[in-house]
Amino acid sequence: MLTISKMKSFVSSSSFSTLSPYFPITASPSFFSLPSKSPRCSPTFTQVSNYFAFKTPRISFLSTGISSAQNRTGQTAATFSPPSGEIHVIVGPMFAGKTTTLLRRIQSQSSNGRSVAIIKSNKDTRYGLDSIVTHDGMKLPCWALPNLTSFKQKFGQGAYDELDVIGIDEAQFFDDLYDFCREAADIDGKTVIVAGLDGDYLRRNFGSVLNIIPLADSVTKLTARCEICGNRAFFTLRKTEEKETELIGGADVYMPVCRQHYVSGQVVIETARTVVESHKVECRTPA
Ligand SMILES: Nc1ncnc2c1ncn2[C@@H]1O[C@H](COP(=O)(O)OP(=O)(O)O)[C@@H](O)[C@H]1O
Ligand SMILES: Cc1cn([C@H]2C[C@H](O)[C@@H](COP(=O)(O)O)O2)c(=O)[nH]c1=O
Repeated sequence: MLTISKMKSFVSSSSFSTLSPYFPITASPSFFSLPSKSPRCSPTFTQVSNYFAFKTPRISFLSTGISSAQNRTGQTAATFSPPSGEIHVIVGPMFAGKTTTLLRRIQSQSSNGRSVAIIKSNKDTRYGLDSIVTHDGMKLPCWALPNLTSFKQKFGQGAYDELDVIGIDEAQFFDDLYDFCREAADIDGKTVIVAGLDGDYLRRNFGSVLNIIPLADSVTKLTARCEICGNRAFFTLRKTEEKETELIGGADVYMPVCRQHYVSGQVVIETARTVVESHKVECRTPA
């Protein structure tokens, strides 16, 4: 039986500040690692940080009869290398711990001797462009790029070939997310860990994040705490009246809320917006 299932352990670390954006390889990629036995379809609930996370069922595929050492045409493992890449997706509202989780996983992979790099969108200028920073101030150096396609060229093909793990933060801002992740995992054998908003402030799909779910080995949906009642928060409420989808900001502009307070908050904000608009019209109309 050929089982596609890889569990990773998450090791937390208190300080990341000494790490560089690219950690030189210290162990070769495990292209022939043995598959672990796992149930064919097992939904798992895990707690990440102090928030609950849901992981999609891990699906095992039955063998097609092709041995991992020798395929149907008689090629040996040296010429028949099944891709060993993985894609893991972390979603949730703002303040849910997506960046924290991404940094912990990257740190864990690095501690296991794997060579890692982190990319974030250069649209997010909140903490400068050379590092990825959580709302708590946890920090790692990163590559701030306009798109993912430019990564190989910026990073260098040779260095890219040596990479084992690629972390992507603020994934909602990358239009080429799908193609990059597919190629990195399926063809280049990389482990890709993606963190981003699944929905915008109006709870619509944000960018291409949801498009990569069918490519993913695992999906983790994190929650924050509702700023109004303290219950689990699934959504991000925009506190200001700007309407564009992309608007960089933190707690000054956004807050995480539960369903009840998302709905009532939207009503309050819409009403306030209408009142402000009508006042503007009144002021402009000559008496
Ligand atoms: N309402 C909130 N709910 C949960 N965490 C919050 C809230 N406000 C601030 N935080 C802080 O934000 C941290 C998560 O930051 P971060 O990993 O950057 O989240 P994300 O990337 O999902 O926006 C939490 O550990 C917590 O300390
Ligand atoms: C909801 C929402 C968010 N954004 C922006 C605001 C921040 O700059 C990032 C999200 O950062 P985080 O790491 O998840 O805290 O996205 C936006 O542009 N539009 C939105 O609707």
